[in-house]
Amino acid sequence: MLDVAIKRRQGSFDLDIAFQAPSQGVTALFGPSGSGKSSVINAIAGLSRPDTGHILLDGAVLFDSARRIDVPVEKRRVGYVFQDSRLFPHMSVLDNLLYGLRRVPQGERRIELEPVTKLLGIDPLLKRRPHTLSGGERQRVAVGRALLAQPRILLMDEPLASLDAARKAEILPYIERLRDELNIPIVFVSHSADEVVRLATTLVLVADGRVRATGTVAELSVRLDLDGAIGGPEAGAVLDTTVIGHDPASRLTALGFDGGELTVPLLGLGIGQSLRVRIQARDVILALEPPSRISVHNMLEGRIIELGEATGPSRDVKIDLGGSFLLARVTQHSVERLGLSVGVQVFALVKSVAFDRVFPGPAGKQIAL
Ligand SMILES: Nc1ncnc2c1ncn2[C@@H]1O[C@H](COP(=O)(O)OP(=O)(O)OP(=O)(O)O)[C@@H](O)[C@H]1O
Repeated sequence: MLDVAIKRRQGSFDLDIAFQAPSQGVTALFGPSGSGKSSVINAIAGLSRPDTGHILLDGAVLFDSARRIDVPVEKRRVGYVFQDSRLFPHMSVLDNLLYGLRRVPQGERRIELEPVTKLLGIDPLLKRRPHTLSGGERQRVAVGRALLAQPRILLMDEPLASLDAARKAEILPYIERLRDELNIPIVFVSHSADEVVRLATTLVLVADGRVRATGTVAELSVRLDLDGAIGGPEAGAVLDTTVIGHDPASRLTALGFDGGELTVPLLGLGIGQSLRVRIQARDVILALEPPSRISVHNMLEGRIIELGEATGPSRDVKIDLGGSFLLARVTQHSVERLGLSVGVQVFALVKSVAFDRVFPGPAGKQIAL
């Protein structure tokens, strides 16, 4: 587990951050520009020193002001990927990669060159110099160099920020593979909701130097008190689902999640594979009785547990599906007309489901049902 509780005054900015994150998966520090995200990972890396507090990684103390421990940067075994790749321009890709590896004694090497170049798809680039690479290729090499230094944790400070949409789309699957195939905790800084929804296991929402909320993406995506911090006008529930069946005759796939099932157009994924989906609040219609003879495939039964503040003419309604939650955006007029209030049983009709991955098979990114 990563355990961070630090305070630091920098100029007029006051950082006071505390969170814990599991050592598996990606912890995303998410918040607006200037909220203190980079300051947190600089402190974890040992590039800046907190005034007080502690930073522990799997029980090992990296910093503890009370015990006067401040492990120097080079001894922290932290991999750092910056916004700009910061490769050594005079070295080939291969030499950049080997730079970190050579500094680690043979016996301590768990991550070898070949699997890393394969994982990141950079085999064909090994002889090239950094200035001949695209931005996305450079970032993949920078990730490889950080990994080969055998880090206990990988810190990534907006590694996609300098890339255009096409380069981002190219590198995201590689970061997903790092998350899923390597057993190294990743702390990822981002101010893009799309990125964190796609990549994060744990989300730490940062604002004005403080932690506003910590939890899984699914938990925080349906929190009505966060004023749409994740997604804004496109707020919606994130559900972690599993592929439970295919019906090739009707060209449909069934996805199961805690509290229900969704039917989506046939996906080229194996049974049991996990799939994160997003259902935007504005794509959910509420009914008090199950309507008949309608085109919508997905109708989920649940109970209203919370109503958000009215924003303009509409309000977000949180529905407990029995293990998972959904948001529906309805008009204030509908709230009054249908008597929607806490405790009321409803049927949620889902108009479309968005996937954050592109699949083999016929599915697109956003699927209307
Ligand atoms: N060394 C420093 N001295 C004084 N102020 C600093 C220093 N480093 C950062 N700050 C200030 O601390 C605040 C937080 O900066 P930080 O870079 O951590 O934010 P961020 O959330 O990572 O922002 P961005 O997304 O723009 O990178 C900012 O107001 C910044 O100006």
